[in-house]
Amino acid sequence: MGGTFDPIHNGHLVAGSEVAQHCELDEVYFVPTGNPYMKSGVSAAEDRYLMTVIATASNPRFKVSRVDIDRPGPTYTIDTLRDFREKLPDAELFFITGADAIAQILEWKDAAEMFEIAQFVAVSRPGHEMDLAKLPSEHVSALEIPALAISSTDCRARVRGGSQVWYLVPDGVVQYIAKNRLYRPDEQPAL
Ligand SMILES: Nc1ncnc2c1ncn2[C@@H]1O[C@H](COP(=O)(O)OP(=O)(O)OP(=O)(O)O)[C@@H](O)[C@H]1O
Ligand SMILES: O=C(O)c1ccc[n+]([C@@H]2O[C@H](COP(=O)([O-])O)[C@@H](O)[C@H]2O)c1
Repeated sequence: MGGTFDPIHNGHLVAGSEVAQHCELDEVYFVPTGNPYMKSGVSAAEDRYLMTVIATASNPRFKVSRVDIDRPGPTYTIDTLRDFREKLPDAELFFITGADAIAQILEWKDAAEMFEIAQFVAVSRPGHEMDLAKLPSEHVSALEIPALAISSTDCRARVRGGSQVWYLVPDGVVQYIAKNRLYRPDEQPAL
């Protein structure tokens, strides 16, 4: 599952867990973006990576990959998939997205080749229609998951406004955000 994870929240974790169960996956790799070229003002990659490690630590099936963070230049999923294909040549690969992300997928770089490397699983997300009509049905499937109306944008806004994010993100991520003073433009980052 690729994402900017700024911060990772329980919607991401439920998506990974539900797809793992439904598709009988051995492992779910969370892959934080290095340079998400469609987003601006994103937090440092190492902070997003560390929050992802903290959030996934307790689940033995969950792993975190640095491939997108360690690759220079804009992050394209085609490169993520090529890297995974090279590292795991015999694995059946699935790429997990939300209903909002799948709606844009035909605009992603080398979309046709992406479909040849991995099966795409689009999970439901509150506030977003699942529309797969234009996508190749043999490569893309939809999965209804328990609705969690959580977004990283809302988590950041809450922290900025002094509201709590307990139970929207894992406890360790709440603590990481506070300790490192993330999402508070008026505060200096910790040394
Ligand atoms: N609550 C959710 N339910 C289902 N899927 C989700 C949810 N939140 C995010 N996703 C999916 O997880 C992937 C990574 O999302 P991302 O890291 O951009 O989080 P986000 O909450 O959408 O962030 P932002 O609000 O900053 O845009 C995307 O495919 C997105 O559709
Ligand atoms: O490959 C692309 O062109 C592309 C364009 C936009 C998003 N993506 C991927 O989609 C995933 C979710 O991205 P985002 O920006 O919604 O956090 C993440 O793995 C991104 O690298 C990929």
